[in-house]
Amino acid sequence: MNQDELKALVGKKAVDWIKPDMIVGLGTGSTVKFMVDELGRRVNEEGLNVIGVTTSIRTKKQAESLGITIKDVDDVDHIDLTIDGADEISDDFQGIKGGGAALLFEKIVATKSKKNIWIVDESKLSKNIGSFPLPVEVIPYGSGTVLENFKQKGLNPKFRINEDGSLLKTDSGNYIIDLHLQEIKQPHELAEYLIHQVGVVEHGLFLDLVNTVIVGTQNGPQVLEAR
Ligand SMILES: O=C[C@H](O)[C@H](O)[C@H](O)COP(=O)(O)O
Repeated sequence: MNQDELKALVGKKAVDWIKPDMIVGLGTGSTVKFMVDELGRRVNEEGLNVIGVTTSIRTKKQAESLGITIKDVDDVDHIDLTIDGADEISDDFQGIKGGGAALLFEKIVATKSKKNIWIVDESKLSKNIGSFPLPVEVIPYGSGTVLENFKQKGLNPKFRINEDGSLLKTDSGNYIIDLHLQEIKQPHELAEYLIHQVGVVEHGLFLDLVNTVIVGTQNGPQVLEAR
């Protein structure tokens, strides 16, 4: 199976965790896209009744086009379960997210959820996180100064750009600075530093949020539970 087929496998499998009448957080990305397609199928063909809370404009458009009922995160008093992708996951289930620039809404939805599940192909697992560049969402005003401060601290920052060379903007109109670190040995310390920098809106370290990961492997979907 190629990477897309592994993503499709876990995307489809993850819908088994969604029970009738749940309020479900719908993540963002190429793996989640398969999950939302399957959820749409079950809603339409099996009459599964759910409310979705989306984490990006992309996912909202897809879910609505499939007839899934969507509510704003502020219009629900809880979220039962969120299913999302991830860019890298360590042995102890700490993650990097935001490769698709949706980290801010994703973290808002994840922290409101009673349970979070990540769906990934096996290439996303590593002993320690950090080989995937860590996204940091910053407001445009003063973002050059934030980048300079990160440089001084040795964090190897780079603005994320579009194919045409312009700065990428998130759904909230912010920029992304990616930190090319190779390895993050102390994610909690780094998270604490980043969130306190003026101009930083959010970062892609998702720590202590997930205890179930569904991994697409050549032998089928494998469910990992935190010990
Ligand atoms: O900003 C995007 C999200 O954090 C995605 O969930 C993450 O990048 C994984 O995406 P994909 O399933 O496309 O690899």
